Amino acid sequence: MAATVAAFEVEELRKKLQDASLSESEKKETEEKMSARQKELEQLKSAKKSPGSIANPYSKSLYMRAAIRDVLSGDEGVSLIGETIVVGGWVKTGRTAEKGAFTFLEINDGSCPTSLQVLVKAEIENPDRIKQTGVCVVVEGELKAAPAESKQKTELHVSKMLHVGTCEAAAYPIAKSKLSLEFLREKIHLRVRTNTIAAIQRVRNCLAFATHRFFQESGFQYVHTPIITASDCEGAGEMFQITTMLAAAEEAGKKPPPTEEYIASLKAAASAAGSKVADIKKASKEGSDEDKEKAKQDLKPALDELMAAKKAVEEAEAAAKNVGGLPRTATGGIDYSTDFFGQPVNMTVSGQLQAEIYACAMTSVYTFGPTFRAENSHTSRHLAEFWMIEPEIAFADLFDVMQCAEDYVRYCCVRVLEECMDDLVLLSKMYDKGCIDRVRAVASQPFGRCSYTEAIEILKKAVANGHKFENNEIEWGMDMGSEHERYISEKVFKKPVCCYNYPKAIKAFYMRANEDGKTVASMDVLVPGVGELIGGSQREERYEVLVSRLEELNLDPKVYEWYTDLRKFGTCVHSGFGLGFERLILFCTGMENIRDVIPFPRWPGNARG
Ligand SMILES: NC(=O)C[C@H](N)C(=O)O
Repeated sequence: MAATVAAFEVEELRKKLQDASLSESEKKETEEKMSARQKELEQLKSAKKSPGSIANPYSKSLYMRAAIRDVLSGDEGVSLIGETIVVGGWVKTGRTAEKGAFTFLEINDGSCPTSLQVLVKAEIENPDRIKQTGVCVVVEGELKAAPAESKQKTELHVSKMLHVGTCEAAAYPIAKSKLSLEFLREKIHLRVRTNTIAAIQRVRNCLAFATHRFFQESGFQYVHTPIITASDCEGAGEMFQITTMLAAAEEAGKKPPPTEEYIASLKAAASAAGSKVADIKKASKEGSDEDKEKAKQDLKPALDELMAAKKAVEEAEAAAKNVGGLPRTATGGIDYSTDFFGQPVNMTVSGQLQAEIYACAMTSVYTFGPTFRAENSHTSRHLAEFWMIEPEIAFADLFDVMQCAEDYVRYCCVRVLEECMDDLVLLSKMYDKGCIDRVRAVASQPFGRCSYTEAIEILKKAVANGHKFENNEIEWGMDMGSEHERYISEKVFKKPVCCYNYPKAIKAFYMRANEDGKTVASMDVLVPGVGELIGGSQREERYEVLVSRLEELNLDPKVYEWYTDLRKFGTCVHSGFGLGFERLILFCTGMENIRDVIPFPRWPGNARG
C-alpha cells in the first residue's frame, strides 16, 4: 500500500536525520525529501473512498464485496466510517466478549497482511459457529471508529451474516499461529492461510508482474517456449522423461514372453499354411477342371490362414524381444518409434535454445515459464520444478546482457519495495531483519564486475589469510561452490557481482569461446544471501566452432541441427541469461528455503498438492 511505503520512508528519513555525520547539504536534502513524503502521506490518508468505489468489480452480483486492502489502504478505513460495506475472508482469530454477547473476529482475505476487526452480536450469529480460526465468513455491516485504546482505527459492526463456512476446530491443522515451515509444507493445501506464505505469495505476484513490465517496457517480446522438448539445453541429462509407453508396458509385462518352442511351433504352422497355398496354386494350374474349380474356392481361406499365421509369428517374435514389456530395437535399446512422439522426449530444462530461435528473427525476446530438473537434490536452493526468466537479445554481447541482468534485478527490487513494503516488514520481523536493507542496497547501487580469474585470486587470498571454506582447495578451473560465490558477493563486494569469463571446461556447449582458448563468454550474477541468481552467456554464433564444440562434448550434431542451422542462415552475435525466479524471491523475502517461496514445491519424494 502506497501509504505504508510513504510512512516507512518518512520513518527511515527521520532516522537518517539523527545521524550526526551528515553534512549540511545532505541534511537539507533529507529534510526536503522527508517533507515531500510527509505531504504525500497526508494526501493518501485523506483520499475519499466510497463503498461503490472500493467494491471488487467481479464480486458485485453476489455481495458487492470489497477487498480488505481497499477498505484499509491509505487511511486505515477512516474515510469510510459510517458506510455500509461487505467483506469476506477467513477468521484468523476469534474471541467472545461480555459473556458471549459479542464475538470479535480478525478476518483476512489475502489482499493485504492486515486483518479487519469485525464485531458480531450473538443475536446475529451464534459465536460457536464463527469464532474458530479457519471459518469462512462474508459479512455486511457499518464501518465504525474503533475505541481509542485499540490498535486499529476502524472496525466493522456486522448487521448481516451473508455466509458462514464452518471449520472443524479440533481437526484444523493450522489453527495455531506459530507453526514451523516444515510442518506447513506437509499441509500444502492450507498453508497459504498463514501470514508468512500469503506475504510471500504477494511478493511473488509483484515480482512476476514486475518482470513482464520490465521486459515489455524495454521492447521485448514474450515468447512461449515448449515444455515438452527433444533437446537437452544444458547437456547435463538431468531431465524428466515423458512417455506413454509405461501403461502399455505394465499390461504387456504381466504376460510371460513367448518361449522359443512356441515361436518354432508358430513358424511350423506358418510354413504348413504356406505349403497348402502352394498346393492349391499348383492344382489351379495343373489339375482337372474339377480340381481347378475347387482350388478357386479354397484359395482365399488358405491365403487368409497364411497371413494370420505369419502375423502370429511376427507378434510372438516382437513380444519375445519386449523386455519388461517395452518394445526393443534390434540392438536391445527401447524402441521409441512406437511412443507418442515417435522419439524420446523430456520436460524442458531451459527455454534458451528456442528463445534463441525467436531472438534471431525478433531481436529482443524473453520467456517466463516452468522448467524441470530431475536432480536428486535435497538442498534449500533446488527444486525439481522451478520458474525461469530467460531473455535473449540479438546484436548484444556479454557486457550488454550483464547490464540487462543488473537493470532487471534492480527494477524488481524497486517494485517490491514500492508495492510490498507491508509484506517485507512482516517477513523481516519474523525471519530476516536485514532483508529490507539488502533489497534497498541492491535497488540503489550498481553491481560489481569481476572476472572468474579475479574471483579465484580473491578466494586464494582469503584462504591464505586463514578463511576456511568447506572446500578449501581453490584452483583455476574449479566450479565455484555456493560458499565461494557468497563469500565474493557478501564479504568482498558486499553487493551483487557479475562474475564473467568462466573456464570452458565447466560450461555448456552453446557459450562463445573466447580468444584465449581457455574461457567462454559466460557470466553468473552472484547475490548476497542467495549465491548464484543468474547464469548467462554470449552464444557461439560461428557455425564451425559450434559444431566442433558439440563433437568435442560427444553431443550428436544431428540432434541440434535446427540450432546449428541458425548459424548457417543469417547468423548474428546474440546473448542471453536465465534467472531462477524462486531465487529472486528468496533474495527479496529473506526466506531461507526455496520450498517456501513456490506455491506447490516439488522435490525428490514430494509432489503434494
Ligand atoms: N537462458 C540461459 O542462459 C540459462 C541457461 N540455459 C541455464 O539453464 O542456466
